Amino acid sequence: MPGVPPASFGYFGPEGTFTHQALLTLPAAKTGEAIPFATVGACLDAVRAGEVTAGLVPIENSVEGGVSATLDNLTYGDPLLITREVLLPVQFCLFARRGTRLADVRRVLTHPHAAAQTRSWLSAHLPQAEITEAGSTAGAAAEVADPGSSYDAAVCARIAGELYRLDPLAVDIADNADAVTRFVLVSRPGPVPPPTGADKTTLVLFIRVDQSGALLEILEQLASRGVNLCRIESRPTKTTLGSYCFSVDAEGHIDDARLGEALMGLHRVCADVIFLGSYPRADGLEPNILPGTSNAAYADAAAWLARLRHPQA
Ligand SMILES: O=C(O)C(=O)Cc1ccccc1
Repeated sequence: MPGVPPASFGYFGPEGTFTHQALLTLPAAKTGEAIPFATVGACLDAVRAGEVTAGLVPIENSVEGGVSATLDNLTYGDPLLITREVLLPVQFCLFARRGTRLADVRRVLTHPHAAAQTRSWLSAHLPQAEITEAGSTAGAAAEVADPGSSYDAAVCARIAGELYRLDPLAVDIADNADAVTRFVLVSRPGPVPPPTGADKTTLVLFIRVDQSGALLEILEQLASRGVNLCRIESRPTKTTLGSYCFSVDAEGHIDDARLGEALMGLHRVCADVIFLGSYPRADGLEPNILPGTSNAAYADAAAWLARLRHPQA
C-alpha cells in the first residue's frame, strides 16, 4: 500500500547557508529531504509549484531589519502560508583559500546582510578591500573555494567555510555579537496551524485613501482590540513613488477573538488585507492580554448583544 510521501524542504541555499542551519533545527526536516535553491524567489516558486512540501527563507534580522526579497515575494507572488518561524543567532567569519593572508585580501564576497553586519570590522581590518554582495554567504564561500576565483575571501558561517574547505582568517567578526535572524517556513495555502497561546500573525495592509490619519486608522483597529504588534514596516507598493503598504506581525492567532475582530475591522477600512499565516512564536512569549480582550470577554459580549437583540430566545 502506498504510504504518505515523505516531506521535502526547500531552503535558501546552497548547503551551509544560515538558512540551511536554521532548517536543520526543525525536527520535521530531519526525516525529510532538504533541497537548496539559489534565490528566495526560486525556493518560494518551488513551494507554489508543489516541487517541495515547504520552503524555509529568511524574513527579518535583528540588526538589518526585513528581508525585502522575502517580504515582497510573499506580498505580490501567488498566495503562500507561513506555518512556522525559526530564530537563529548568527555569527560571521572571514574565510579564504589556504595560504591567503589577511594582508593579501583585496576582494571579499558575501550576502548583503552579512556585509551589513560586518561593515565596521571590514572597514577597520580591510579598509582597502572591495566588498561584493553575492547570492548567499555559502555561495560566496563556494565561489572563493574555486582556485580560479577573482575573490580572495568570503564572509560566511564557520560551517560554510569548513564545508567548502577554506581556512579561517578571522572568526566572530560581527559588529553586533547578539544578532539573530528570523526565518519562516512557508507552505501552499491550507489549514492554519492550531493556536498555542503564544502565536504570531503576519499581514500585509494596503491603505484605502492616501490621507492624514490613514495609518492611525489601521493601528486603531489593532490597538482598540488589545492586539500588540511585534513588527511593522512600510514597503513600496511598486506602483508610484511614495506609495507604501505595511507589512505587520501581530501577537496572537487568527482564531483569537481579539485578532479576528481586528481583522474584520482592517477588512472594513483597508483597500486590501493579505493574511500570510498564524503560527507558533519561536520564542514562546505569550501576549499580555489586556482586561476585556480575552476570548471569554469577547464571547460574553457577543452573548450579551444576542440577548439584547433577541430577548425572548
Ligand atoms: O546567505 C545566507 O547564509 C543566508 O541564509 C541569508 C542570511 C545572510 C546573513 C544573515 C542571515 C541570513
